Amino acid sequence: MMNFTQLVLASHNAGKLKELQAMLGDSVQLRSIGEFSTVEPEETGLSFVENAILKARNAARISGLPALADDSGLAVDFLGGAPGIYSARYADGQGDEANNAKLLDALKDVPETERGAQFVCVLALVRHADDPLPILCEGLWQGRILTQASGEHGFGYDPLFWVPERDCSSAELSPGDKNLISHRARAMELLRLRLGLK
Ligand SMILES: O=P(O)(O)OP(=O)(O)OP(=O)(O)OC[C@H]1O[C@@H](n2cnc3c(O)ncnc32)[C@H](O)[C@@H]1O
Ligand SMILES: [Mg+2]
Repeated sequence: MMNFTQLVLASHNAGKLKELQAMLGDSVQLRSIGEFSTVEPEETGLSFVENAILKARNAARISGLPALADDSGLAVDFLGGAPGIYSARYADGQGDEANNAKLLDALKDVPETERGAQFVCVLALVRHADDPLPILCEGLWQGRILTQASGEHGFGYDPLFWVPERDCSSAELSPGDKNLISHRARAMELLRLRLGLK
């Protein structure tokens, strides 16, 4: 078992920080990499795993603290898994709203039965920048892409992601409810087990 009271979160995404800190509770203090640097590393990996490790190593190097990274995204069946690892940059870096508009357009006229999608989350934890044995945990969340945005909570593609078990979009879930069932919650559950956290 490893003991961490402080971790740096290798993410510039405020939505992730909020969700992950809420899931971890008081046992671990997550510090944002934004406290140490405003420069975002280039995500050059070809997989969620590679990008998560790359971000974690970079944050550990900059902060001198053990680092947790989250690489996540939305894989849409009809698009062969796109935008996938490119989810944040789907509309060439123009942000969440542009990403959502581009996705709706790509699925224009696609019937409900072919609009299946998964949110994917990989968490990587490194004890230090050159850690030869990163801890990796993944979580998937199955849903469908709606034909229009709905809901105000969350971030990213949440307004377009229909959650079958709750019959609403993931942006219509309260933050607490999303944190019980999301891809990130599933990955975090595995990480807690690995770390021996209650
Ligand atoms: O790399 P960092 O700094 O952590 O922040 P980022 O936003 O660039 O994060 P990613 O590279 O992992 O890209 C993930 C994208 O996938 C989407 N995404 C991931 N998890 C999501 C969630 O829980 N709800 C909605 N969209 C999500 C969202 O658009 C994110 O920007
Ligand atoms: Mg990113």
